[in-house]
Amino acid sequence: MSTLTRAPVLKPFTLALIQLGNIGANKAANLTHAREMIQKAVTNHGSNKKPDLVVLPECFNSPYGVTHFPEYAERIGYTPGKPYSPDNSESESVKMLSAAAKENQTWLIGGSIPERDPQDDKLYNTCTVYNPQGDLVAMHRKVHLFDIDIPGKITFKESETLTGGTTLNSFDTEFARIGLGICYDIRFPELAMIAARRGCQVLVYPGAFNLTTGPLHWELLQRGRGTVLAEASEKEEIVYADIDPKTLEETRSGIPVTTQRRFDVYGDVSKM
Ligand SMILES: NC(=O)CC(=O)C(=O)O
Repeated sequence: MSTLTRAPVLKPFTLALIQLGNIGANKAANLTHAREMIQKAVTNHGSNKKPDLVVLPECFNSPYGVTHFPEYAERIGYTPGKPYSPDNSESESVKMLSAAAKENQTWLIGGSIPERDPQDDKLYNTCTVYNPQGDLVAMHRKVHLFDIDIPGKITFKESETLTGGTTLNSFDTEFARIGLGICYDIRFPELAMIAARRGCQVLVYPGAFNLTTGPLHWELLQRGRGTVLAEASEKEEIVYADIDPKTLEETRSGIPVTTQRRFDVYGDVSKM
């Protein structure tokens, strides 16, 4: 993770999660639609507060399939801590996301896109994050690739064209430290445990779960970490949630597993 300074104090904030309908073959149309949905999330929030953070889903600019990744991949070329200008980026998706964050004055987790590393040409499933000024402030490459083979049901091997990321990533806002993962990453508790021990109060996993292995666990995986406050239907939809720090404080003091771990018995995965 890039940020190992003291985490910001968790403050109340409003989250908007965008679920998109079918992603088509036309990348420009996918980008235009995603931008419209970001604007909609920020302006049509009904009785909720204007969202502080908007999140797009996994693979929002490309059909989700190993044969599509090489064709849709974009060079981002972002290195944490080095100067980076989204306006001059080679990536049309980065340019759009940066502009959308800026014009809507919101933090934006830009789901994920297929990315081509400019140095070694490898492909990744990559999430980029923007502050309300449109700066790209963090990036996460899906660490756990979705490779699965259940005979007669589903065979899918992201690793046929993608490489797994090798870093754990988070970023600080004025209301929270937020850890990042992408879809299948949520099934690996180590990533979440490490993020929590490094001060993240919030974890965000843009996802595009498949309908064979997904439904049994997507809600359960969320519930394992807290109450489910809002849930989308299977259609295109924006869901909102007001996050209250009191819930986190009360839960952590009521069930004090955070301070009762026995690292003398089983070691601390975040220090390995
Ligand atoms: N799409 C994924 O990365 C994961 C998934 O569909 C699942 O875990 O189920």
